[in-house]
Amino acid sequence: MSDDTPTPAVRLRDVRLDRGGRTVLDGIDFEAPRGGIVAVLGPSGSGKSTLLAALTGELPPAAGTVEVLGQVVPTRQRELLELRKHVGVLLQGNGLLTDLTAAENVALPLRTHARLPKPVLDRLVAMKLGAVGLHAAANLYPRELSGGMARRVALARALALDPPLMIYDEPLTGLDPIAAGVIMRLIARLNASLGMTSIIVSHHVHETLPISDRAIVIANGGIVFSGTPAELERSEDPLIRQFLAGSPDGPIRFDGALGAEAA
Ligand SMILES: Nc1ncnc2c1ncn2[C@@H]1O[C@H](COP(=O)(O)OP(=O)(O)OP(=O)(O)O)[C@@H](O)[C@H]1O
Repeated sequence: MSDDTPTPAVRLRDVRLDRGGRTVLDGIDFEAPRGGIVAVLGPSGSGKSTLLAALTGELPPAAGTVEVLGQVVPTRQRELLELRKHVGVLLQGNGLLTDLTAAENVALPLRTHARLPKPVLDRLVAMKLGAVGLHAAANLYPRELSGGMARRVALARALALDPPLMIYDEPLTGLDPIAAGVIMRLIARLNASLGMTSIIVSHHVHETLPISDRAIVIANGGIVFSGTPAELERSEDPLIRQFLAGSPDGPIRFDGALGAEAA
């Protein structure tokens, strides 16, 4: 590889991930090139959150290597915390602290990781809230925000340390279609304007694909598709067709909680 070829933001090589003594994913090879948006799609229980846990270092791989921002994800807590400063994560459910205002929530990572004079901190927080269009909501508490606004505050907080990599875990859960559209456009705009790489874990296929450069589909313990959104839409693989149609019948086994009850 020549020196001017940037390492991918994320690279998994022949990764196996186990949970609760069971292999959830195996033989995972995956790269997220820098600057792009990658959709990680798959039916419920397929292992999307498990893959995400490997990227954040919460779940070390049982086999293979997981690299994030050119570095093997460390297992030692100190090194892991250092890497996590560079990875913004928007969690399902936002994770906002209810007794803090929007601005105080956004300030949290800055207070934890950087010692900044108050005027600088205030200015950075205002910039982050401005980036998600919520400058005017700085002094509101989470209970005073709509679902879409709360998600945007959580996004501003995830962006606080200017991470080169953003991971979104089901960013549309619980949002109405209008708020969902706002969030997706925001993710695309932020990715382009801040020059980040974004990984969006979602089962909202039709909302996620339009802003994605690449997509992978996880099912039956592995990656069953990797390519562009256009290639995904054109795929004639019965498994992909079943997934895109959201049909319970077909080659995708629902062997998680659903399968156990249905059997
Ligand atoms: N902590 C855990 N211990 C044991 N098994 C787990 C654990 N977490 C997840 N699993 C199992 O791993 C499999 C994949 O779960 P995972 O949450 O990664 O799927 P998912 O694709 O994110 O699903 P969803 O879209 O419903 O969030 C499931 O069968 C689940 O029961």
